[in-house]
Order: sequence, then C-alpha cells, then structure tokens
Amino acid sequence: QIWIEGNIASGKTTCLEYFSKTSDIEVLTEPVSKWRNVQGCNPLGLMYQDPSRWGLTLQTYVQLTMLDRHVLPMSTPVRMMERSIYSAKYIFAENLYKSGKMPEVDFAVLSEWFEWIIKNIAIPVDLIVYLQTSPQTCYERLKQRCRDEEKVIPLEYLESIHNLYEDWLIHHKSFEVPAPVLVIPADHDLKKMLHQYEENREKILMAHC
Ligand SMILES: Nc1ncnc2c1ncn2[C@@H]1O[C@H](COP(=O)(O)OP(=O)(O)O)[C@@H](O)[C@H]1O
Ligand SMILES: O=c1ccn([C@H]2C[C@H](O)[C@@H](COP(=O)(O)O)O2)c(=O)[nH]1
Repeated sequence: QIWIEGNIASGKTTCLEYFSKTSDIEVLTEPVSKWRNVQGCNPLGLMYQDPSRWGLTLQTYVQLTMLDRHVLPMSTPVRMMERSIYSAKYIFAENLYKSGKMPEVDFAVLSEWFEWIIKNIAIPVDLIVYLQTSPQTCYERLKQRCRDEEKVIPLEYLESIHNLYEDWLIHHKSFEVPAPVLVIPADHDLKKMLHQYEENREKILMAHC
C-alpha cells in the first residue's frame, strides 16, 4: 500500500490519475466530495469559514472517512491512496490546534480517538510518496483549481501545512513516520512530473515486495 502525501493542490490527484491507467493498481482518492456534502451539510466549507467552531467536526469526519478507506479490502496487488488518517491528524488537526483554532478539549478528544484507532486497527503502509512543493506553487495551483470552499485560504495557511509536512516526513522532528518516504520534487510542469513518475515507477510499484 502506497500513500501519496503532499500539501493542498500539490498534484496528488493528478499523480493518482496517471497511475490509475496502469493495470493491477487500485487508486483511492481522498473522499473530498463527502467532506463537502454529508447529509446536505458541508463541513469543509464550515471549517474554512469558522475553524474554531467546525474544525473538530471536519477532522472527526475526515478521520472516519479515511479509516473507511484504509480498511477496504484490496482488490489488486497494489493500492495507491491519497493521503491517510495519519496526515489528517499529524498535519491538519495539528495545524488547527497549533494555530490556536482548535480548542484544547477538541484536540484531546480527537487525539484519543486517533490513538485508539491506530492501536486497535491495522493500517498497513509500505511506502509514503511525498510530493514536495513550495507553498507558492500550491497557492497558484489552488487558485487555478478554484474550489469554492478554498477561496479563503491564504498563502500563510499553505506555509504552515508545508512546514508540518517537512517536519514529519523530511526532518523527522515531529511524529513517527510509519513507512519509508520517497520524495518527489513537484514544483515542475506536468510534462516533467509525468517523466519523474515514470522514473520512479518501479520503486513505487515494487514497494510492497
Ligand atoms: N505539475 C503541474 N503543473 C501545473 N499544474 C498542475 C500540475 N499538477 C497539477 N496541476 C493542477 O493543479 C491543480 C491541483 O492539482 P491536484 O492534482 O488536484 O492537486 P491535489 O490533489 O494535491 O490537491 C489542478 O488544477 C491541476 O490540474
Ligand atoms: O485532514 C484534512 C485533510 C484535508 N483537508 C482539506 C484540505 C483541502 O482543502 C481539502 C483536500 O484537498 P487536497 O486538494 O486533496 O489537498 O481538504 C482538511 O482540512 N483536513
């Protein structure tokens, strides 16, 4: 199992789309559509409007929907999955808490849930592919993608997410990393990115062997 990790709009979905054309690979994208519509409500939009009030609501739902993805039985030898329950906690929940936007009690409850899950439920991973971008690149791609809920995201938000990813996956300064990390520089244009995916294809697809 391979997780594709990276900042918002770093190119994860585009990377997965590319590999989805390969036979014997199952690709699981993030369930963003669920985060934008759970029984008619939009926790992603609410979180960006008022993170202190809705951060826990969103992150609880992200945690549930990512767990649901992780425990799906595999239908092919290789599964590539966009992000993970780990980055939901170590990057996004952490960012809300550290920036003072998630109350301590909310963070404590979310953390206990998370710890219980990773202790009691097997979440296998063989390789983490980290698409390493500059926050500025993500900011430009984010504006180009133009998702309604994300129009309020400032560059500083992407910088915080970037720093948390770097501390976790590059500097090993924050949390345990559950698998080896393959870093792919991802500021390049699409043509160069596809070339790099080809160059790394073997390393990625043989990770489970
Ligand atoms: N290498 C690239 N160069 C320029 N634009 C890109 C590149 N990769 C992706 N994009 C565009 O940037 C936006 C975000 O990409 P996406 O794959 O959705 O990122 P993520 O899934 O990480 O949020 C999309 O509009 C996509 O078409
Ligand atoms: O735990 C999480 C995971 C994701 N989000 C947000 C960040 C973005 O606005 C979307 C996901 O978009 P990507 O383009 O796939 O990065 O969801 C969050 O708030 N918490």
